[in-house]
Amino acid sequence: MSLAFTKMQGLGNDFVVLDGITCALDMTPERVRRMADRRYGIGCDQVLLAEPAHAPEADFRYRIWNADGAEVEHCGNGVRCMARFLRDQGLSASDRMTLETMNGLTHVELMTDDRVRVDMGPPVLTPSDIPFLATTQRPLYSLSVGHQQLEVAAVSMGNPHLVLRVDDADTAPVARLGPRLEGHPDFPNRVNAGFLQVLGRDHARLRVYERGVGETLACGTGACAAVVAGVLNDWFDARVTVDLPGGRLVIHWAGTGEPVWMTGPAVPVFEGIMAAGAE
Ligand SMILES: N[C@@H](CCC[C@H](N)C(=O)O)C(=O)O
Repeated sequence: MSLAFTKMQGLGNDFVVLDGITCALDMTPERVRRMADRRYGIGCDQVLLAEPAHAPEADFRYRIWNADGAEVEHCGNGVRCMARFLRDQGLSASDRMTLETMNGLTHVELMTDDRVRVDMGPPVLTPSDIPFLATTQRPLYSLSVGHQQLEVAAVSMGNPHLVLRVDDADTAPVARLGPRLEGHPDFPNRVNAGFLQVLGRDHARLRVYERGVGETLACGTGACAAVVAGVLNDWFDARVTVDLPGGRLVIHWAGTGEPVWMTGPAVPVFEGIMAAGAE
């Protein structure tokens, strides 16, 4: 059976977006890997699927798979693209939606340009809930990686992140350390690893080695986690412009108990049909 899809991107973090509302779709890890493959498939960092909501407060359910085929909890750039997809496809007539992810509700507002503003909810900092193997919660933890001791922050935005402050994002050892951090045994569910350069109290640069993908051009939950880490460590004020290789996000976090706000673009690229047999 052939399969209609929309290719979208948020700051170059790219997605195959599927409508599982008008037609139920059965996703398997193998199917996701085929779609995500940049030579044999469509190519993307994540596959996103819209489904009918389970929770009465939600308008839609939104599911996410990394390119390696694993289903994950959240995707910041993806949630903006999903909201735009739902409106562009006529599945929602509203500029405001509540989307249900694997472990919570996300409130989204489509703005008058390509941008989308998202209430990402409060960050999770309790180590066991990230999950991260530390006994007490701290703004920075010492992590052994080979012969190195790294000072990292650990934050969940629904999905697990660590944040390592670096002097220069351009020369940060993302390719060398990224895979070792992603699979670090102190993060039992693996982790997304952010390399954060602080430019000032309201400005940062960030590169992210994403769990299940590798380095991407941008990571929305990674930018939220980096700003949370920076506020907790008094590197940042509440509102921070985060420059990622693929472009800019504005993140706002007023502190403990408050939600993290993320504003950035969501852009459709093309629509297509995956041929029968290929999907
Ligand atoms: N690109 C995303 C994050 C996608 C999921 C992540 N790789 C994970 O495994 O948690 C974003 O924009 O947040």
